[in-house]
Amino acid sequence: MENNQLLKISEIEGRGRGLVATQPLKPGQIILKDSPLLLYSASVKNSTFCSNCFRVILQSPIPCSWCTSSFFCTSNCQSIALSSSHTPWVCQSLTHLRNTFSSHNNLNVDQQIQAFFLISAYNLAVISPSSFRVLLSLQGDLSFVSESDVLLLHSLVATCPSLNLGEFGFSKELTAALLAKDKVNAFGLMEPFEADRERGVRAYGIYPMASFFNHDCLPNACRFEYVDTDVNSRSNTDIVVRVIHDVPEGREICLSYFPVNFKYSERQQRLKEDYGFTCNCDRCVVEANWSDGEDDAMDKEGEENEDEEEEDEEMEEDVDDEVNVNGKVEERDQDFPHAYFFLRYMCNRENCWGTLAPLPPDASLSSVMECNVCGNLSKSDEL
Ligand SMILES: C[S@@+](CC[C@H](N)C(=O)[O-])C[C@H]1O[C@@H](n2cnc3c(N)ncnc32)[C@H](O)[C@@H]1O
Repeated sequence: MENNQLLKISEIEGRGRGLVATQPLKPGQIILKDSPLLLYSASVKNSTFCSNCFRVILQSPIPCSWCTSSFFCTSNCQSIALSSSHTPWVCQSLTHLRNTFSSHNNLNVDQQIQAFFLISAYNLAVISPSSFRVLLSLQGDLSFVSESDVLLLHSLVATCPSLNLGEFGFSKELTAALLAKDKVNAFGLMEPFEADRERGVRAYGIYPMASFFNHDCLPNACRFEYVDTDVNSRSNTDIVVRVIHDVPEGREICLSYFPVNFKYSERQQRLKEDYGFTCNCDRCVVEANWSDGEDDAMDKEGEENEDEEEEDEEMEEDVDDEVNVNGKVEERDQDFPHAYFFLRYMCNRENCWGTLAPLPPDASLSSVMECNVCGNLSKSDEL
């Protein structure tokens, strides 16, 4: 991990551990580049992504020499995978699992993907015990994984070729603990953006430092991934986190765990079901008081836009004044104080809903905003 001097892990009341800025941060500043502890495929069918680096395979895929379901983009990726993500044990286990999936239809797709995670995690215990210990140190709440899933998945993995796990041992308790870590810490590496198609996940990854970011519905940082770029690099699956606007020293840095356009009720439901907490961030506190019919910030934004067009010039000045050093909007409009966030930091490309962050401040194009979903670049003064 690079740049870790910008962040420190702190205990945050009511949130467990979180990441706090150790110095004032500038808009666009890169605060974290984090490499995955492990990655696993999000596809139960043969995918168009390299089984090692998860890039889109543009030329003829190189099949694994032993199994029929893994493909690599280059012979270099194949040989890297042989000693890391696709060891002979992983290869045999995935083949076994896929055969089992096709002969038993009692596993849904989510459970099949969780089985891939377990193979990847148990493999990590063997190839890098220190990384496996880091995985075990991440947050995970056992009450979040169903006992029946644990039993089903554990018994399934138990039928894979045996593996010497040394100090860790293979047990139902360990399987349960791993599934609990995966549940709240996995980041999806997304498929390329296409406006007319829902964007799927190509792979999931667990990142040692990024796992400490807590959630806020109006985040002050967002993550970028550049899986398909950097063809000669092994760091294409790194997560890059950039600050959206000025952040003072001591402020917690939060990401949004999903696109910022989600409605209040959807956000609360998702956070409760998937992460086990009720969000009481500034935005939720405001939106909790809205009546059911006006539960959508996007509708509000539309209303705001109409009003704002009339006061355009004045607004431009106000807006800058209103966003203080904490990145908070002063309450110009009690009803919808966070309208500014949507106007300035949400991508307006159709069906994108990505978050915009300026390019890093040391880049020559620092007034350019980059979308973390579609990758679109726009001049901030055009917004
Ligand atoms: C990816 S972890 C973040 C780091 C975690 N707080 C820790 O101590 O390691 C996600 C978990 O953090 C907690 N969390 C994240 N954002 C929160 C928030 N806004 N309010 C309360 N808890 C939050 C929830 O328990 C959630 O399941």
